[in-house]
Amino acid sequence: MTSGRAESATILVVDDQADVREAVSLLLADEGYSVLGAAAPQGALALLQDQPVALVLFDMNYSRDTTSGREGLELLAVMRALDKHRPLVAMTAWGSIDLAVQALQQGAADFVEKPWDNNRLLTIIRTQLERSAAVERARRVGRAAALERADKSPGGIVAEAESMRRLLDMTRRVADSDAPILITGENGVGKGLLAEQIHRWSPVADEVFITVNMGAIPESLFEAEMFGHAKGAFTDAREARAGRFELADGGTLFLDEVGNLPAAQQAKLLHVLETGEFERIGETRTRHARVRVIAATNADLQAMVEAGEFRRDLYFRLNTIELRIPPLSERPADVLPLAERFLSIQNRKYARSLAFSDAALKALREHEWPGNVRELAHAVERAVLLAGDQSIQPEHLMLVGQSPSATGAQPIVALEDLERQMIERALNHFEGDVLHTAEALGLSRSALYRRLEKYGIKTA
Ligand SMILES: Nc1ncnc2c1ncn2[C@@H]1O[C@H](COP(=O)(O)OP(=O)(O)OP(=O)(O)O)[C@@H](O)[C@H]1O
Repeated sequence: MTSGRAESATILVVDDQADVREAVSLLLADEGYSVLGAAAPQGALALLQDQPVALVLFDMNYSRDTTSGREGLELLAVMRALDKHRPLVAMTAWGSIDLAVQALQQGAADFVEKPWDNNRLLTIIRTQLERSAAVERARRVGRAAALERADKSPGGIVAEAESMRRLLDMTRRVADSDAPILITGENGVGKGLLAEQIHRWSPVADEVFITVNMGAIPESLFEAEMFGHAKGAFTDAREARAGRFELADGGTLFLDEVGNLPAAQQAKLLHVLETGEFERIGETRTRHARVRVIAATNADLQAMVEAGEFRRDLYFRLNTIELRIPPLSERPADVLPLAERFLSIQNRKYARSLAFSDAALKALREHEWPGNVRELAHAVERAVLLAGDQSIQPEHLMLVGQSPSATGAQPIVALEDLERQMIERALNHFEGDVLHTAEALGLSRSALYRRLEKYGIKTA
């Protein structure tokens, strides 16, 4: 079984004909779904208000003397108002394709014609449940991340430097349009954070924010990942799956590391950005998605275009608006406010109340930050773990290339000792929980185990 197939999902079947309700209920119950039935829109709406219904299959006509579908469309509108993310599948009389199109235009997820084909009906239901589960997962992740961020950084993005303030002003203005935005800047300057901020300031802030790391998708999986696939489209395709493009429908699609996209994929991406149209692998039906696109790169795309490595037309498509985040070394006014922000986050996380010593503040100011804000965030977290109960000293920050003067009068400690101490402290803090310790130290579990062995540290 795959995650999309919620075996016990509850499906509501709304049809005035008892034999239709019965036949569909039997079919769905056989597949392991829980089924509820309603003979009329009023009954359906009452059920929707007190049952956890995952999908609704509803007829378009309830008064037998009419084929207008008016009642079905009204029911559709109310169900959408109750929950715009729940998949609603219309049932239409055979040949009334206009009505089906109207239902789709007004928000139905799909339709089946009566008399229905059992396999087609089951495929539609499975696909829709899978899609809504994936969207719900993405929304949950987005919500959790937003909550975590709101908790961690009450003021959002730190922007004390004049250049960052101007950038945020500009961002707020352009977030309102649906023009594609390209964010450029070195690794760790905050491109991902800015992309999320654009989404939050955009008219689609309540919709999904889907990220695709273009550098992380193997070339052979690009299309499946982006556009989805039908069941059986290739060996591992045991279930139909929606791609990222489809999942982002109505919301924002964030294409991270877009400069890493190989040429063949650039052409496919351009096509879908231009038309909004795509096909899942193994399907002939063309699907449509409306997405707001934000791309990011640390590469010099213009130079890549000149060198023939990046398509000029795709570049122009992506960079209607370009936002460049300056490296941290160009905005020294941000360093200490960022450090204080990260310190208050880590103090809360590890239940400490540490402060930077004057020498540590000096070291922070003097460091060049080649790894930008991410390097700063990691340095502060490490320092909190290393500092014990004293205030934070320069050597706790473990800044690579730190000038000797910045370490003040503190004795120089061998890196290995620092590493061992840090691991011991983190293990203590997490009461021997290796997974949490590894996460906090930014190590994989196996990398942590290797170090435990190296230093002869025993876990409980
Ligand atoms: N101005 C800022 N205020 C607060 N936190 C920031 C700021 N800029 C970056 N950060 C934090 O620094 C870390 C790195 O930022 P982010 O991942 O957005 O960088 P990036 O440019 O997308 O990196 P990469 O190019 O490596 O993907 C994140 O934890 C982010 O929350």
